[in-house]
Parts: sequence; structure tokens; C-alpha cells
Amino acid sequence: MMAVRSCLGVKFGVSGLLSQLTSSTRHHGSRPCVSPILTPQHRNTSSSSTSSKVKVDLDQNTGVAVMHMQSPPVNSLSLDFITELCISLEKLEMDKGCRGLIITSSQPKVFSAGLDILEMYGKSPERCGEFWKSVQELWLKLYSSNMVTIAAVNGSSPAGGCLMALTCDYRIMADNPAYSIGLNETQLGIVAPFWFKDTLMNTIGLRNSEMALQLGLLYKPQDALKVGLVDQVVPEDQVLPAAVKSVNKWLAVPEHARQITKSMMRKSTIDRLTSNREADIQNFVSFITRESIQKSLRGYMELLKQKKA
Ligand SMILES: CCCCCCCCCC/C=C\CC(=O)SCCNC(=O)CCNC(=O)[C@H](O)C(C)(C)COP(=O)(O)OP(=O)(O)OC[C@H]1O[C@@H](n2cnc3c(N)ncnc32)[C@H](O)[C@@H]1OP(=O)(O)O
Repeated sequence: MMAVRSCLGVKFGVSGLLSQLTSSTRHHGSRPCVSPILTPQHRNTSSSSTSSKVKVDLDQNTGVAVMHMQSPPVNSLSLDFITELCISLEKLEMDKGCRGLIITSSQPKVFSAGLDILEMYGKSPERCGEFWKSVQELWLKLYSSNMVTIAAVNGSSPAGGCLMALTCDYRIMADNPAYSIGLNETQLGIVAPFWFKDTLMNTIGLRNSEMALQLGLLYKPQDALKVGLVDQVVPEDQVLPAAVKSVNKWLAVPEHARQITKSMMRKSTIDRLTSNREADIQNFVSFITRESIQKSLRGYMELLKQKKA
């Protein structure tokens, strides 16, 4: 409980000639490249799709989609929200005209509050299993995406929210010391599973991950930058423009080479989960339904409410 309490208070604190030559013949997997030369019929072509919790704006000229998470109040990842995110991601992945994705939040001050605690509290083992399967699915879709993925972190991003950002190729965070990011699970009395740990380690290395995970650190943007948890920190109103600039830089690299390299870098981490999915679900269910863990989660939710009062 003390740990839980402290958690709420804690605020730890290739491009060149080759790519230019290949840019007009690039393919995204089996997708044809979107020509950088604008013809009259290509100009200002964009499409927008909105489900209740996810709004996607795709600019067909650039092949870049911006996914706005809009699940009030804090984009906590419920089963419904995760399902909508997965459906949107699948559509974009299949869309030959989409090569880059920026993920951001429409909610003020929060990128995502992580997994919805209410999905883990007082639920049947079956429901917990279904929920966890959806969390795995979202991670797999994001971490193995062929698209260039940029997290435009325009607010706090604890636990599952941080994991979402970590699955992206590049993270840009708003320079606001009121915001924090990190895998703070231990502070809630829960344990980040191996694939959360692997994703973090792949980003910030073993030593930093040991400290971040055991202490359940939440980093302020400038500290997150120092440790490599985010790649860039920019003024709040520059997060989206900076993400657009970055995505274009990444998209200038020959597509096949970039995709194969990404896949090579991430394959073993992905394989580790795909070959252990069922066991991982069972581990989660038996862990989260323990009386002691339920008690910790209840205490944490109460503290979240008290913080407001
Ligand atoms: C042996 C090994 C086996 C493996 C076992 C696996 C174990 C499980 C692993 C689980 C992995 C990941 C866990 C998570 O992601 S848990 C979620 C962690 N998230 C947090 O700690 C964030 C908590 N929230 C906050 O710190 C703040 O809300 C905020 C995000 C900084 C925003 O602050 P705010 O002041 O703007 O808003 P606030 O008033 O606090 O909240 C508004 C309402 O939203 C509710 N709420 C906040 N976060 C959550 C959440 N994650 N889930 C559900 N609900 C949330 C909050 O209670 C307020 O509600 P209300 O308006 O009072 O009703």
C-alpha cells in the first residue's frame, strides 16, 4: 500500500542519392509507393475515419495517418478501446496508401493512462483472459507494424501507455514537467510481464531497465530523454509538427530495407510472445485474480479517486 501511495506522489523524477533514386520505386511490402510528385487529382486528398474512441486522419498525398486516441477521460486501455485500436491498425496496415502512422491523444494532459484498471479488478478469469489476449494483440500489431510508427506523446503515459509508445519506432514527448512516462507496474504491486520488459530493454538497455522496472520509475520528459525512453522532447505545441517531420525522415529511407531491418531487430522479441501466448494469458489470469493483487488494485483505485478530492 505504501508503494502504491508513493506511486501517486512520485514524479521522478540513410538517406542520400540512393534513397532519392529509389524513392519513386519504393514499395511497402507489397504496397506501391505513393508518388511524392503531386498531380492535380492527388492534391489535398485526405480521408478521415472515426469510431467512438479512435479517430484516424490519413493524408493520401504523404501516406501518413494520424491516429487520435479519444477515450475519455484518460485513454485507459479497456477491452473495447483496445479492440477499436486493433481494428484501426489492421485497416491501416492493409491500406496500400498508408506508410506512416503517428499515434497521439485527443485527451488533455494524458497520452494514455495504461491498462484500464477496472478491466483487471473484480472480473471473472474468462474475462481477464479475453482482456489480456487483446493487450497481447495490440502489442503484436504495433511492434510488428510495417509502417513507420511515431508516438507523439502529448501527456502522461504510465505503464501500458508507456508500452504503447515503446512499440513505436520513435517517441516525441511534450516538454512539460507535469507529465511523466514509464513502466510503473511495481508501484501498483503488479509485475510487468516479460514482453513489456523486453520492449523496454530493447529501448533503454539492461541497466536502465533494471532500475526503471524494479523501482517502477515514472520519468519527467527531460529525464526520459536522458535515459533514451523518448527520442525527442519539444514544446507542447510542437509535438505533432515534430512527429510529421520525423515520419517524413523515416519514410525517406528505402522502404524494403527499413522494413526488413525493423523486422530483424524485433523478431526474437515478437517470437518470444507468439510462441508463449497461451501460457502468458494463464500467468496473467492466475496472477491478477489473486486476492492480494486484487486488494492492491482496489487500494490503488481508491487513491486515484482520493487524489481528486
Ligand atoms: C509472474 C508474472 C505474471 C505476469 C502478470 C502480469 C501482471 C499485470 C501486468 C499489468 C501490466 C500493465 C499495467 C497497467 O497499465 S496498469 C495501469 C497503470 N496506470 C497508472 O498507474 C495510471 C493511473 N492514473 C494516473 O496516474 C492519472 O490518472 C493520470 C494518467 C496521470 C492522469 O491524471 P489526471 O489528474 O489527469 O486524471 P485523474 O483524475 O487521475 O483520472 C481521471 C479518471 O480516470 C481514472 N483513471 C485513471 N487512470 C486509470 C486507469 N489506468 N484505469 C482506469 N481508470 C483510470 C481515475 O480514477 C479518474 O476516475 P474518476 O473520474 O474519479 O471516476
